[in-house]
Amino acid sequence: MSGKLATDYPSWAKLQELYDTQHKSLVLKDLFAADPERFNKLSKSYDNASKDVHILADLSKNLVNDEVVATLLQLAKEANVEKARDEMFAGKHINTSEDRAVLHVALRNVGGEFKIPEAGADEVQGVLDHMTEFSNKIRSGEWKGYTGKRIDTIVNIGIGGSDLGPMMVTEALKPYGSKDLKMHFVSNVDGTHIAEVTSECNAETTLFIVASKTFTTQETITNAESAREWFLKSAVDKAHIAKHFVALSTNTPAVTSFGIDSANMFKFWDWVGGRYSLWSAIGLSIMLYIGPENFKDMLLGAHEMDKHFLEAPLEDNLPVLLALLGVWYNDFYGAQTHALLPYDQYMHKFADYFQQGDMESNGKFVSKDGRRVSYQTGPIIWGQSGTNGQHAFYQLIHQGTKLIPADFLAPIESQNPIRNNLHHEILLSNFFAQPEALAFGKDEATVAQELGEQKSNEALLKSKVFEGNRPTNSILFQKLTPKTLGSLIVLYEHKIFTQGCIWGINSFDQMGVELGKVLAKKILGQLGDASKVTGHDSSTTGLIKHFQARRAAL
Ligand SMILES: O=P(O)(O)OC[C@H]1O[C@@H](O)[C@H](O)[C@@H](O)[C@@H]1O
Repeated sequence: MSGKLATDYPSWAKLQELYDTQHKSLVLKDLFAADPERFNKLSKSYDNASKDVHILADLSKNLVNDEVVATLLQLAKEANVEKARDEMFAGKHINTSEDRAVLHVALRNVGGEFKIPEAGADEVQGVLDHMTEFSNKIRSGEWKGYTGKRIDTIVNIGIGGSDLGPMMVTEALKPYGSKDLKMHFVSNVDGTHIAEVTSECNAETTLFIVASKTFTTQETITNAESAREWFLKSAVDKAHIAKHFVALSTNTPAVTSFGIDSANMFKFWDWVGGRYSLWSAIGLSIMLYIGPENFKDMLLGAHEMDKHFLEAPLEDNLPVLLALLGVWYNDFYGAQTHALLPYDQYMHKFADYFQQGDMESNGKFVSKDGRRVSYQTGPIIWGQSGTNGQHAFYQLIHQGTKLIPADFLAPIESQNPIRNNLHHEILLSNFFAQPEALAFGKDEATVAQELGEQKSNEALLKSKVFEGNRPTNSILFQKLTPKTLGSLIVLYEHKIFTQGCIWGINSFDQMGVELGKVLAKKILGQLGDASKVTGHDSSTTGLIKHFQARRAAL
């Protein structure tokens, strides 16, 4: 990494100048009118070698011209994105604050194609084999619970990266999931979460997966202890825990002291960041659900997108292009957020997943070498599946005062082509219509014509105008298969990497989550006794004491 700030690059100043002098003329209607080849020039296809993953990313509805695109690409060059990328793949300790390599790419290094020297990289296949063997036993019914019955319910207990990835993927790949397994995900320390889930479970047939990289996360350990207590109410004998609890972690001593047999621990390594860990043992719930073959396909799809990121020239490199367009809006147009809008019901957790993926990676105000940056870094990521969002928040995207760049994603083939694809055609009509409406809008003259007599009602007339010129990416993929999902996730992972590199920040630590945890621990020690409540501001003290008084009065 260069140790530079984004503002150190000559192209950064050039982009500012381009924004200042040209943004008023970057009008999609005019840009399309001036160049009939715009779609062909600015849409990029991705096909894997075996031709079973196809993605078309149409980037033409962005507020860019040739000069802006060229300058953005120049920025990627000046920021040494390619060098930084190669260093990540080579296992250099690019997570500088924690002195760690960043090697989620090693987890999907199918066929051992990349040579990665980091300790543990040679153990990846062994853990995958362990996961495969275990998954086969559960899925075939060979693994029995303490009363001899087969497992029919999986409860993954984890939070953050140990929850969001497995949950998002098991939802996304439901068509490939086992009909014999019911999947649950418990994350929140609110007792309601574990209580509601266990109320639907039978101790004799439930497997708990305790997923925690550190095995010290308060929420996960508390939920796991409660699950164990719930389980022992039925099973009584602690020896039965071995058949019903497994752990996914880097911390063997903590796993064994919890009472889980080390043979039932699936290991990973400190070079796997939590929000990049679904490819590791953290993906056990995914493998149990979709089976080892489909899991392998997902890894393969991921690996193929890794290769694209490594090998494609910058101007055709999808993660790089998405990243650069994001920087253009985030840093020059002042856009605060970025919406992810999948038109595929199975992807309804995709935006939630990338809230952590992106915001925990790039929500940083300090550069890698400790300087306060003077520009915006990570955007706020949000969104939900179409068409639901259209009936909720699209009003603001179309006519609000904020610029909201958005990615629209949709499959060409539906997994459920019911009624001769009627639903899918309606869905895709919306997928095509929304970016069109956002880009080209509806002007006052058209509205006036439509209103006829009523056009003299000025307020009504104005309220029906769509200014347009709202930028979008449209990403069409063939079908949401395990391979395609793997590729799509990696597309966004490397987008985040590229942006972090340009902004000069460390995308792989998460210091910002620590302070709240420390304060909560201190407060937990004071909650039981009003006389112990010290060391806070008057607001926090007042709130705690109010809670204590009301609780005491119960
Ligand atoms: O897997 P663990 O160690 O329990 O951590 C869970 C989550 O803990 C959070 O505190 C971190 O911010 C996340 O990055 C992490 O994914």
